Amino acid sequence: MSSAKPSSTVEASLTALAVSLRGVTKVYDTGVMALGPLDLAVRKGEFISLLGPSGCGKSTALRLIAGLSQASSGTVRVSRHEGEVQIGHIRQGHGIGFVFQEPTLMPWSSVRENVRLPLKLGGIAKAEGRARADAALASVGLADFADAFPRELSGGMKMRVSLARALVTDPDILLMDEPFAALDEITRFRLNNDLLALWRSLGKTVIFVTHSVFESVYLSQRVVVMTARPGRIQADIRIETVEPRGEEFRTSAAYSDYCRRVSAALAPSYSGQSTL
Ligand SMILES: Nc1ncnc2c1ncn2[C@@H]1O[C@H](COP(=O)(O)OP(=O)(O)OP(=O)(O)O)[C@@H](O)[C@H]1O
Repeated sequence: MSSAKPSSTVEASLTALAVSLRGVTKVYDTGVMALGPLDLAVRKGEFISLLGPSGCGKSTALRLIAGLSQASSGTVRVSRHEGEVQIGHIRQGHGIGFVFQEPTLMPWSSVRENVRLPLKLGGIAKAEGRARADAALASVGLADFADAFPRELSGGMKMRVSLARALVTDPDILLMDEPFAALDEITRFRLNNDLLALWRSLGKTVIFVTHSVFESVYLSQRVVVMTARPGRIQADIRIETVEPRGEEFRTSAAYSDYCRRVSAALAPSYSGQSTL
């Protein structure tokens, strides 16, 4: 397996698998079967969304990929700097950035120190850590807020800090669990655009969990629709359009058509569920 880092361009890095799940199931100690069997392959540099009803196992799938939880059966393989590894045989989280729905910032620390935390935990010297934290903050448009404290930031800015903290270790794979769900629509649209620009420039693999059909179609190259629990793949829909995407795509007939297709694929996952 090559240990070469993906090139900075998205196209050049679509050569091999970043993540592969085969026959993966997850049964929690409570007896709840959350997932599977699930088969999913994500190419290096790809941006995919996982879409499905509440409780279908989307977060569970991300946690398995991150190595934060073990599959009950099947294999989870992740390709990183050092080559392909099977989850369970690696240090947790290595080579992976995770962005949660809540920004989970330390209120007593500055923005810079919040972003530096993963490097500090990894034993990176303070001066280097600060420089890398500042670079990550600049990449999300927060260069001027390094010395601010979380209480001084809006919800959207806090989420940018959370994104910078996930990027500061230069992970190959970015896992995002409904990161923009709590934000107002305009802020969400802005962050969608900024995330796409970052993805294009950094060439990372992104697996993005959302409940929003509109968001999934706008952002992703593939929308993977999951069934109700235990989550399996219901549909895998490729979104093809002129890149880079922007407001023109969001208001286009092609975008509406894709949203209709994805909604139709999602509908069976909700059958039998209360809509209240
Ligand atoms: N640690 C746990 N222990 C027991 N059950 C769990 C645990 N984590 C999740 N579950 C259950 O597994 C199922 C899948 O949960 P998960 O959070 O993965 O779904 P989800 O699709 O991400 O949901 P949502 O969209 O509401 O965030 C749910 O029924 C949930 O209650």
